[in-house]
Amino acid sequence: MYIGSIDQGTTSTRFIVFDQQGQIISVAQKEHTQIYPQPGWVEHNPDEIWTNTQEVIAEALHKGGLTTKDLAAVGITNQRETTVVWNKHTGKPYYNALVWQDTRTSSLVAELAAEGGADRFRPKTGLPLATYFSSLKAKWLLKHIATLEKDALKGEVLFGTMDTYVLWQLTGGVHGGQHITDVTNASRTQLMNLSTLQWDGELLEAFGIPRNILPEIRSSSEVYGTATGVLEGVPVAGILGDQQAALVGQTCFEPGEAKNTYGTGCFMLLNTGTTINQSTHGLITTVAYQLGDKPAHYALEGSVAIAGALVQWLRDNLGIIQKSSDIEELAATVEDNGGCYFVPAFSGLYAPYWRADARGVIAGLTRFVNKGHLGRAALEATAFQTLEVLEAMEKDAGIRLSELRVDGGMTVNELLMQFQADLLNVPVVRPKMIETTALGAAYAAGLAVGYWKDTDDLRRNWGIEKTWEPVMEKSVRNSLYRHWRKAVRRSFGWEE
Ligand SMILES: Nc1ncnc2c1ncn2[C@@H]1O[C@H](COP(=O)(O)OP(=O)(O)O)[C@@H](O)[C@H]1O
Ligand SMILES: O=P(O)(O)OC[C@H](O)CO
Repeated sequence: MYIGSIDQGTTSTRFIVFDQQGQIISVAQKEHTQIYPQPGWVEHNPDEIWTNTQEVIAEALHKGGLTTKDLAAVGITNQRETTVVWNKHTGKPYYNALVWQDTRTSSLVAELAAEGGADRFRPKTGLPLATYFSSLKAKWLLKHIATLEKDALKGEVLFGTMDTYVLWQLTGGVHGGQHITDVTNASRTQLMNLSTLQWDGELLEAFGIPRNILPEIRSSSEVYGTATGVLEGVPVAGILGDQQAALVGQTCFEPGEAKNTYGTGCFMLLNTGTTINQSTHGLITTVAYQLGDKPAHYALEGSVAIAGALVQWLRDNLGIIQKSSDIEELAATVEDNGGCYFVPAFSGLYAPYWRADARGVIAGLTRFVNKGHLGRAALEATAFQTLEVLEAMEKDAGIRLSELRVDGGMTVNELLMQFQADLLNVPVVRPKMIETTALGAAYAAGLAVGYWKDTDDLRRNWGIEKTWEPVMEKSVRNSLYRHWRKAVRRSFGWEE
């Protein structure tokens, strides 16, 4: 028997089948359309995502010569915060999903911050006011979509992050689909109280969200229901937001263990155990996981909005590379960044700045700079942002990381990994399995049905594939970082 994992990411949706050693048996993946109706707006079509989800499941099963009978359980992991509202009776979304990177709620952020400060909801939620989280996306939808508020009053509307939407569809949709989310995804809505792990009346009132549209909050590892359709009869037994799933997939179960995932964005999470550690250095506090009836673990998180997305931008918007992997060859045509720094504040800047008014900047341009330098600056941007997050994390948690565990699509890039080790001045460690996000959700599902016994069982599956040691001279590192910070300051205050 195996465990299936649905990974509904920002760029694509994958279905991966794992065995007991955490090895991949079969995989299928499909990208979905990124919809940009206006500057700063980012949407996904929920119908397209659900169609892709069914297709990748069918394809992976077919490729692996498997049937649903070979799966002991299935887990779901997902891009977090992305918000969809749909009609309970027709199953139709009222509007496209508002993606986490979408900045259309920036005026709502400013309004609420003017009333009580940007950190007014931090004590309860661990989150600053920002366009990033689901609360304001739901508020925007309720205000702008005709009939939504009226239908909500009639009890016809369901709200969900992508885990909830996929689970509802998978467990029958209009024919009795389960309306459930897990504690990790709920902690990104800014509507859940981190201590009680329940929706919070005061928060719902502040954001104007009717309670009856919200899903039930459950642990990350338990049987939520039985799948229908392409996964007919398989128990759905794990849900984790994708960054939390990567933490679990990397088996960071002890307080003080951390991982950094380089995907569309880049997200570092540090397990802080059962303690809610409020950041004073620009990080956020989030639920790491809750395994069945065990107490929830929390994490400090450094969220970076644009990492691999900048590589996609060079590919799709500038056309200077054909595919994402070409960036390494392009960056290797030059020895260094040639004085060029690229601050990809496309959605403002997240951690540690939380500046909704920032916009992208390319600094240090001279006639010397060519497309190789630009490619290099784009890669380096991810490493600089990671350094800023790591510094904040070490200050908040009062620790020094002795190495950084990494995963995600960008970690195949050797040039980036070496530069990252150089800049952090700590070794960067890539495990054998870099599909840790899907693996984490499989672990959550497998634990719930007894496929794996406990977290020690999972730890045995983790192993190092490669380590990059820092070799850069301190003076070079300091100069690079100084220039990066100068470039960051130039991105501030662009949006009025
Ligand atoms: N060789 C590479 N070098 C740098 N970035 C890459 C490379 N290959 C893929 N990427 C980037 O990695 C991201 C995809 O990683 P993935 O972990 O699949 O992301 P997600 O889970 O967010 O969909 C894309 O943004 C892509 O541009
Ligand atoms: O799709 P990813 O892997 O970039 O992850 C997106 C995050 O969950 C957003 O918070």
